[in-house]
Amino acid sequence: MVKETLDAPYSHYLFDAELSQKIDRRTIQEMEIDGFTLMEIAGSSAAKALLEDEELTHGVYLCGKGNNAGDALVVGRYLLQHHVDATIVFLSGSDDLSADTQKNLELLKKFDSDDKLTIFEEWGPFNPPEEFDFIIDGMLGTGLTSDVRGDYTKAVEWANRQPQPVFAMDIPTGLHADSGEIMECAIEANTTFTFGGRKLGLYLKDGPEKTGTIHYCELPFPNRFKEDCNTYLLDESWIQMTSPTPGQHKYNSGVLYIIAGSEGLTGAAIMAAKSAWAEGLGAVILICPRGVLSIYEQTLPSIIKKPVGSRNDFHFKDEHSGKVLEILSEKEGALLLGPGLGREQSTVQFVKGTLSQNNKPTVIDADGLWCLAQLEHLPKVNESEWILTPHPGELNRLVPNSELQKDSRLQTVREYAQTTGVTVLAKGLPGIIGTPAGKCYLTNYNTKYFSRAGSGDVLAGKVGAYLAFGQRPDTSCAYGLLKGKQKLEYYLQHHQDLPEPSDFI
Ligand SMILES: NC(=O)C1=CN([C@@H]2O[C@H](COP(=O)(O)OP(=O)(O)OC[C@H]3O[C@@H](n4cnc5c(N)ncnc54)[C@H](OP(=O)(O)O)[C@@H]3O)[C@@H](O)[C@H]2O)[C@@H](O)CC1
Ligand SMILES: [K+]
Repeated sequence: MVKETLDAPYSHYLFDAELSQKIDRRTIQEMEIDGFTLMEIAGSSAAKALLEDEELTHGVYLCGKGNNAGDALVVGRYLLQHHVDATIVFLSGSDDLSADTQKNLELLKKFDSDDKLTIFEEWGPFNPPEEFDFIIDGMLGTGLTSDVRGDYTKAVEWANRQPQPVFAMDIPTGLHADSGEIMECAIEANTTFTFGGRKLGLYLKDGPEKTGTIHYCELPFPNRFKEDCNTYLLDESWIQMTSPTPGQHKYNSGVLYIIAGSEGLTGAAIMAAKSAWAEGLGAVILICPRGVLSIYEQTLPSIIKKPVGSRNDFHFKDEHSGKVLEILSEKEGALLLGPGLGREQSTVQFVKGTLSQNNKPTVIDADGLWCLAQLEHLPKVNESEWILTPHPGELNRLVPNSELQKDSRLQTVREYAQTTGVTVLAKGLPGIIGTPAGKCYLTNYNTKYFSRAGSGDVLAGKVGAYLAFGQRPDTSCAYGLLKGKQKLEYYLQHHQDLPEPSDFI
């Protein structure tokens, strides 16, 4: 069993609707903290944040009939106390509100001593106030079960056309809490206040485009109720990147072997090797077909080169595995295999032959993944630890089981990592790390800058370097992703133009 070391704080747990509802229910039943109290804490923490950050005078509150509307009404009550007027529209009327929401409506009315509250019982007659400066979305939360319909659609479209900021309760209406799918239409929020646990859908698929800034509000849920959660948000707030201490001898501070490059594809090997070297490894050893050695002699002075085969070999062939395995056995360390290997049949056999006798912790990327997809079984020695780094196309090729492919990418990554016992770093938006224990970690930054050719090689080099420093596979992936994010942020702060993949080295 691969030992895993990432340990997310509870504030970074990602809940689907079912888990959210289950924890709500258990807290109410077992802790005897009633739903009204939870709603009060949710709404009051959103109101507090709004009052701290914004100058507000009059809000339009779009409300459904469930508890999501109750959160909005609590916000309304607190803001009313701060002289912020409220115009409320109930999309399904106010006769059939959930009990806690009903109670909060009564309370809100009692607080309105200066007639600062206007209520519309349906969408038709709703007339927006002449001046208002924000919209609260309390229409649908985790209770959304089908496509947004009827007047809810009209209200969503209206809100999205207004220049005023929209603040969503829990999750923007129309966004599915589990998948991040837009259910026909969805609110475009400037800020989303998410209660008790971040909702998974905020980070998947269309979620990141609809949520705006995400503000997590804690609710008094006992931590032990959260243990069923197996998906987490990865960010720098809880992963301190420790720099490895260089050893006395250069080979003591980490050795990474790289099997990469072929004629026409030496750039990939160069990027990966430079990226790994930049992390401060004791040695990066590039194993290459002898025919392309001269290119590396010129471009990679700090990297040790170990050529195999003859001067006429421009890609790896089946018969090179023996020599390569001999080289790999010389030193402890990790292996990165794949960038720029090419797709010759003999290379596929070489990959099979080499990996099936390799015990080193190994990162497999790019053409290495293509080669794996040509084989019936993963040629993995049982106790060896692998990280695969597929982009979405490579992931689909790796998972031949069509049932899995139809599932969401998150589910595919989770099941693949669990069934094969490898760690998966799936590139895309979001980036997903899937572990053999069935845990998944999602990134929340824009990965579009990393989609140009070369960025993947840089990432693979970093992940390989951390593995060579002795980090666990899950942590190596997290470090690799966050390092890229740091480099990107630094670049964008200091330059006007777009970064090249080499800027991430
Ligand atoms: N005590 C707690 O548990 C806490 C809960 N909290 C808050 O509660 C929220 C969950 O509340 P919830 O479960 O009441 O669901 P909610 O999202 O308000 O909507 C349900 C209503 O929507 C309707 N509906 C469904 N789909 C529809 C559609 N497509 N188009 C139109 N209507 C549709 C559906 O009607 P139905 O279809 O059943 O007739 C049902 O009446 C959660 O996100 C958080 O904000 C926090 O305050 C913390 C404490
Ligand atoms: K909402």
